[in-house]
Parts: sequence; C-alpha cells; structure tokens
Amino acid sequence: MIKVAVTGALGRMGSNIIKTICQQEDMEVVCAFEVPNHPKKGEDVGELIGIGKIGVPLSTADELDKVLKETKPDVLVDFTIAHACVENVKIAAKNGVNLVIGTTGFTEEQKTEIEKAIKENKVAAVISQNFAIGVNIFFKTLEFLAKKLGDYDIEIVEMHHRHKKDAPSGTALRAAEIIKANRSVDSVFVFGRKGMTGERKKEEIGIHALRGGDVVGDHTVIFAGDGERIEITHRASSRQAFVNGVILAIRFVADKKEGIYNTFDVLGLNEIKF
Ligand SMILES: NC(=O)C1=CN([C@@H]2O[C@H](COP(=O)(O)OP(=O)(O)OC[C@H]3O[C@@H](n4cnc5c(N)ncnc54)[C@H](O)[C@@H]3O)[C@@H](O)[C@H]2O)C=CC1
Ligand SMILES: O=C(O)C1=N[C@H](C(=O)O)C[C@H](O)C1
Repeated sequence: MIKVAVTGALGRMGSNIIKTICQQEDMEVVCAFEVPNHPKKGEDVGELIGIGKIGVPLSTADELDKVLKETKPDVLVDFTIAHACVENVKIAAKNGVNLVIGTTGFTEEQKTEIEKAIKENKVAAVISQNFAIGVNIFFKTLEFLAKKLGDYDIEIVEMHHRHKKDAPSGTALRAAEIIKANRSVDSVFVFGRKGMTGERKKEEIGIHALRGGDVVGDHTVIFAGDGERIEITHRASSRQAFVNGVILAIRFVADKKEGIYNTFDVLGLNEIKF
C-alpha cells in the first residue's frame, strides 16, 4: 500500500486528489495539510471534502515535520502555492519522503531551492506543470511543430478561472520552453503587447494570459505563416484530467530511489523522437 501525504488538502486540486486516492486499491491518504491556523484543523478530511469519514484529521503546515515523522508517508503530493510548496518540499525531502509537485508560479530561485532540497536529500520527485495526459501529448506535438514550423510566428494563449494566482500558467511557460528548445531560430519570450511595439520579430514567442469565470484550463499555440496558420488547442473541462495523471505519478515515484522526473517519464513519452 502506497502511503500518501497531501498538502493543499482542501484546495481545488488537493480535495480531488484525496477523493481519487480513496478510490484506489493500492494507495491511501495517511495525512493531509492546510495553512497554519486553519479553522477546520483536527476535523476529518474526508468529511471536510464531502466523501465521509476517512480517519485522517486535518493537520496544518506548521506541523508538517512532526506529522510526517508520525505517519511516514512514501509520497507527498503538493498543489498549494509557490512559496508554501518550497517549504513543504524542504521538510518532506529531509524526512526522506518522495514528491509529486504540481504547484506552479515559481521564480527561478524557488525552482533552484526545490531542486537542491531534492538532490541533497536523495529523494525522488515528479515535477510537472500539467499532469493531464492530453497536455503531455500536446507538449510532444509542439516538439514536432516547432521543428517543422520554427520560423513561423508563434503565439501562446492560455485562459484560466478567476481564482488562479499565477500568470502566465506553468503550462504556457513549459510550452514556450519546449518550442524554444526545438526550433532552429533563437527565441525571446514576449509577455503581452502594448503601445508602439514595432514590427514583430521572428524570434518572438508571444505569451498571453486570460482570466475569467470557471475555466479549468485552456491552452492554444498558434503557428502563423504567410497565407496559413496552425492552431493547436488543449482544453481541460474537468480537474479530473490532472488528477488522473497525479495518480500515475504517485505510483511511478513511490519506490524510486532518487532523481527528478517529469510527466514524460511517467507516461513513457521520452522515447518518441521526431
Ligand atoms: N500541475 C498541474 O497539473 C496543475 C497545477 N495546478 C497548480 O496547483 C496549485 C494549486 O491550485 P488549486 O488547487 O487550484 O488552488 P487552491 O487555491 O484551490 O488550493 C491550494 C490550497 O493550498 C492551501 N495551502 C496554501 N499554503 C499551504 C501550506 N503551506 N500548506 C498546506 N496547504 C496550503 C490553500 O489554503 C488552498 O486550500 C496552483 O499553483 C496551480 O497552478 C493546478 C491544476 C493542475
Ligand atoms: O491553476 C490552475 O488551475 C492550473 N494550473 C496549471 C498551470 O498553471 O499550468 C495547470 C492547469 O492549466 C490548471
């Protein structure tokens, strides 16, 4: 049985991850965490997320070290917010707990801190800006399109719900990095445009973030040439798309000794070359 800890337990992702873990035969939630001073601290997490008692009291982030030592999870899953994730990862890694990290919005310094904690403590982690299987196929398709149409004008547009705190999305940034790594011309990222921008330069990758309503997550990449354009879009209509990938990642990382992996490793997509 894989023992799982979840941080961000009552969030949009955390609550759905806990529900889905409870439906699996080979894994169980052994502890779950929310922000310090959470008013529901100590209450049963299953009851708080509407699936009935699961025998796991809600803990808070200030108790992470103590509760991890008591419950000894194999994997900690973090969908919180960048600054909180960094601290959670440091504590989990020190306790020898492997990681599935879905939080986005990190600065370069925060990414380095996370990688250092994982490497120094010799734990294993899957880090992905998007766990949806379809998005990873979309990423793979971008490798091909960027190789073939790298000199087209490339623009990325994403739309998310009004509650999202980081922009642009981690997925849009990852898409931009994949395109940059696979096209033959140099790339410079341009975040939105305003005023007298001058003529568009070939190396630009435009990145645009829209926010509104309850949109779960839409991403479009446009490759515009003379007289034609290709637009490739992924739309998530349910967070279950991300959660299903998280479950695969938990199984993948549970018994890994050490290393930093992504969802291409989990889904076996690294072998596909264009
Ligand atoms: N990689 C992927 O596939 C996906 C990534 N995300 C990312 O996951 C993160 C969370 O997204 P949502 O669930 O929509 O946000 P949310 O705001 O609904 O949930 C975050 C939860 O974390 C809690 N939290 C904050 N600090 C904490 C701490 N120190 N310890 C424990 N819990 C803490 C909050 O109180 C909240 O309940 C965001 O960065 C988002 O971009 C979201 C969907 C898919
Ligand atoms: O915050 C969200 O909701 C999402 N965040 C991730 C991102 O920033 O790319 C993944 C998904 O699009 C939903």
